[in-house]
Order: sequence, then C-alpha cells, then structure tokens
Amino acid sequence: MKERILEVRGLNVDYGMGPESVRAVRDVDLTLHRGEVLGLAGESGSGKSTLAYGMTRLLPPPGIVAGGEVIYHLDDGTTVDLLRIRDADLRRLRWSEIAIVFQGAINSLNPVQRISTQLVDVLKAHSASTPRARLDRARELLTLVGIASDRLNSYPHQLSGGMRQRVMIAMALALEPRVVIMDEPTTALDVVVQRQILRTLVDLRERLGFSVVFITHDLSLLVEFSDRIAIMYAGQVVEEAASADLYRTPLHPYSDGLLQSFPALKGPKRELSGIAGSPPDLRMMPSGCPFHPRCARAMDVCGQQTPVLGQSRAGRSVACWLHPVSVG
Ligand SMILES: Nc1ncnc2c1ncn2[C@@H]1O[C@H](COP(=O)(O)OP(=O)(O)OP(=O)(O)O)[C@@H](O)[C@H]1O
Repeated sequence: MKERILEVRGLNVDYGMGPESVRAVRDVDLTLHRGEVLGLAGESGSGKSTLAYGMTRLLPPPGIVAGGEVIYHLDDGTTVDLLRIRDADLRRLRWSEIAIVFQGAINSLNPVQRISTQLVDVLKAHSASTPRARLDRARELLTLVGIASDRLNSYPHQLSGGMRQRVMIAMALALEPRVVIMDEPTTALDVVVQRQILRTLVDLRERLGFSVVFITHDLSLLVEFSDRIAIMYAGQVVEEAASADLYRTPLHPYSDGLLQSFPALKGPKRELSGIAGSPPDLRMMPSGCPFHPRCARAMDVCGQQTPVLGQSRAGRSVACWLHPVSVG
C-alpha cells in the first residue's frame, strides 16, 4: 500500500461563531500519499482555499476550525496532529516539511528587494549555512525551476508573471519540503504558461519525491497533472478518484458537469454544457444533497437525505444516491 503522508479526518471549518456562523468545510476526509499529486477542484466558493488554510492552521479570522484532525506522518514514523501541536512546533514544520503557496502569492514578492535577497532570507530563517552556501543554493533553486541563475539579482518587476510564479515555487522548495500545497498558483497566468509551470512542478516532484496538493477550479489542468482528484461542492468532498477514472467515468453528476465545462483533451470533440444554476448560499443550504437543486438526475431521496462519501459498489468514492455506498 502507498505510504500516507498527510491525512485530513472529519475536518469542519466555520466562518463566524454562534447562530450567524456558516460551515464552509464540512466533514472532509482526504489522504495524501508520498510522492503523489492530489488535485482539489470545485467552483469558486466550494471551500478549497478554506480547506487548505484550515488544515495548515493559517485561517484568517473569522475562520475557525470547528473539528477534525490533520495527521502528518513524520519521516521517523511518528505522527503529529497539525491542529493540536504547539505553535512553535508548527512553525518548524512549515517550509521545512510542508510548504504552502497561496492564492495571490505571486504578488507577495517584495517589490523593493532583489530575488536573491528574498530567496536567501527563506534559507537564512531556517538553516544555519554560510552566506556563500545560501547564495549558491538560491542560484541552484532558480535553475531548478527553469530560471537562468543570472536573474538572481533581478527585482520582481523585471520578471514576467510566469517567472515570478517560478520564483514562488523555488521558495517553496527551498528547504526540501515533503509536502507542497498550492492554491490556484497559476490562475493569473495564461494557459500556456500555466501548463509549463505545472509541468516543471510535476517533473520536480518526480526528481525530488515531494507530494503536492494542487487546488484549482480548472479541472482540465488537474486531469492532466494530478494522480488523484477530489471534487468539492458546498464545502464537502463529493467524489474522489484516480484522475484517469474521474476523466473517463465521473460518477457524481457535479463532477460530470465540471468535466463538461472544458474541451476534451483527447478523442472526439464534445458539446460544452457546463452546470446550470449556482452553488448554494452557505447560510441557506438545501436539504438532502447540496447539489440536488442543480442536478438533472435528482430523485426524491436527494432532497430528503444527505448522501455521505463512501465506497460505491464499484469501489469508487462518491457521495451520491445514484451510487449507493456498499454496506458491510
Ligand atoms: N471571511 C469569510 N467570512 C465568511 N464567509 C467566508 C469568508 N471567506 C470565505 N467565506 C465563504 O466560504 C466559502 C468557501 O470559500 P473559499 O474561498 O474557501 O472557496 P474556494 O473554493 O477556494 O473559492 P475560490 O476558488 O474562489 O478561491 C464561500 O462560500 C465563501 O463565501
């Protein structure tokens, strides 16, 4: 069996407290294995970023983790719950074990500092090497992500958007983390540049052996670059499958709708249909399956009872009454 590295169990995240609160992530279970790329997809507002912030304890207020655990498997075989360890211990794990590149990170480079200074700062904060060794490492990191090392002395504005994104990836990889979490890192870039950057990341993953959680609303990118995909809707994971299985035979009508929203990668051209309607307001969630008001295949049970994510009879992981969970 593949080695687990990060396990999210029963994670609930709320915005606000008391009667006004909304649940933006509901009872999410996810497992990331060593060396794999796990894609997280869903329309805007489905809770992808909230999940990523929640599991790494970086939620800005009024976000609150309302329950669950996030088990991280250390190299020595022991585990820690990221939601419960001390702040100081968590800080030690960030960057060195788990690196996170959040939405808009491309704009978080300091405009008045050279790339060299910013890369060296990350290295300085976390490792005790000499200035010379840090500079060499910064040069090496740039080369690793496909930027000529003579750009080390550039300022961010002297680099294209794609290069700035590559610098962010270089920073994330600086301390050789075992897990890299990326939230829509490439949406500000055009499709060709996005693909090139993802290709670089996936190639590096193969060479360096880290695992990736990659978050985007662009399912076509995930199908191409991830090993497994989890689909989120209204804060819940509604389907999880190997990328190829999801692409060939999506089981949840929502996954199917998302796939119908982009052109086929291979094979015959198909009609693009998308999904009618919009995601529910979290303050007024529909009864039963949250997707049923938009679902062309909804049955009576869908408005009455909430399906849970479980193994269907075919051994696939889906939360939908069309694919009842096998019992026993
Ligand atoms: N500060 C906040 N207060 C209240 N609700 C919030 C807050 N931030 C996010 N939400 C709600 O939580 C839900 C999940 O948002 P989130 O940003 O995690 O979704 P997402 O799938 O990452 O979307 P996107 O792709 O647009 O980033 C949304 O319904 C959003 O309105």
